[in-house]
Amino acid sequence: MNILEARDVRHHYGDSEILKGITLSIETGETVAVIGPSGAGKSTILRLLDLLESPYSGSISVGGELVNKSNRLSLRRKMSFVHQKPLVFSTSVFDNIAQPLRWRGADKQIIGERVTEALHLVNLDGFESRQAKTLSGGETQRVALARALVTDPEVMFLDEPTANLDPNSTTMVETLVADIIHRRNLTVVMATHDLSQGQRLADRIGVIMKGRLLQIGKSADIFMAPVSREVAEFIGIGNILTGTVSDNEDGLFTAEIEGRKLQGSGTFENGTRVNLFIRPEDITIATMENPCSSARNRVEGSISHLSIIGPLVRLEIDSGFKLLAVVTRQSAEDLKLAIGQMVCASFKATAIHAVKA
Ligand SMILES: Nc1ncnc2c1ncn2[C@@H]1O[C@H](COP(=O)(O)OP(=O)(O)OP(=O)(O)O)[C@@H](O)[C@H]1O
Repeated sequence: MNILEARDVRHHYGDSEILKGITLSIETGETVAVIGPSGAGKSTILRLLDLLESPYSGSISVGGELVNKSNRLSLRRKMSFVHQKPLVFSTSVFDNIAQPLRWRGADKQIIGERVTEALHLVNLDGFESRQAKTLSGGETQRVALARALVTDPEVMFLDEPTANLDPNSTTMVETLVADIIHRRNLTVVMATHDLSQGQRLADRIGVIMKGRLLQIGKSADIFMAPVSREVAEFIGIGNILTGTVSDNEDGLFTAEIEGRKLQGSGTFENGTRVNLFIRPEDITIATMENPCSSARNRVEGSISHLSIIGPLVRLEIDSGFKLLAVVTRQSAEDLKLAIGQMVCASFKATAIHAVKA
């Protein structure tokens, strides 16, 4: 069942249209990450789904109920929001976490039990009497999480939950979030500009750019088959080539790029301009002395750039167009790769994902 549904949601601030018709359904128990560059509208869609603001047009439903003025407050109580820069009050950790329950008029004993339970969930047992303002960034984020969880929400929104944290605190908060999602069977909607965080935590990823939801799906779908050049560029696909389809046979198309022919799986009408996306890790490199692999696509060119990235070496090959490939450092040494050297880059037809340009 869909716990949240947005239909053709549009939103303005002043004269600027920030969201341009977002339609989105989120199932109960699902974790969805909204990714996109800064200013794309990620926080805005979260605030609208959390009913903190009303859309300029379009509709939002929660648990199948269309949101209106009279049910807004009761529906909001099913949800909680963790802000990008969590605000803590100048009181104890206990009081900070207890606040949403006090606003709801909960009795003292329940508040005590719930706060203890929430602190345990975020591994801050015993922190009740600490002054919230004296906590580290990671601890503050965990207090914000505990405050969001203390009301036992059905849906939790996380806006860039680790944006201001160091790598260790980021890992710790991510591990906690994953554990909480699992234990509480929560529905989570998070905004992040960190693609890999989306991959680590979410069941589905939605890519939002300039106020439009360009693609939503499992992370493998987004990463292996971006729907457009914009999405491919944002997720950093590595190789984006543009060519013209000149032939189709047995489910394979041939596209011509700078006088070279590449074959990919799929069918396009002859003459169609296509964008071809090829991941650098799907390309195999051989030196000219060795036989190039039997893969369908073989491109010869000279190495124009070499850079070491951790255990890998990234090569730029100039073959009339630029092709990026990666090999292990060991392979780069074994093949004695050097700038100016001619190599053969090969890749399968299935390594090309093509969309109309
Ligand atoms: N209250 C507001 N008044 C005016 N403009 C706003 C307001 N809130 C957001 N905006 C503008 O709306 C656009 C989208 O903002 P939003 O915060 O949703 O983007 P975002 O994708 O979350 O960005 P970031 O990753 O930088 O947080 C931005 O241009 C922002 O300046």
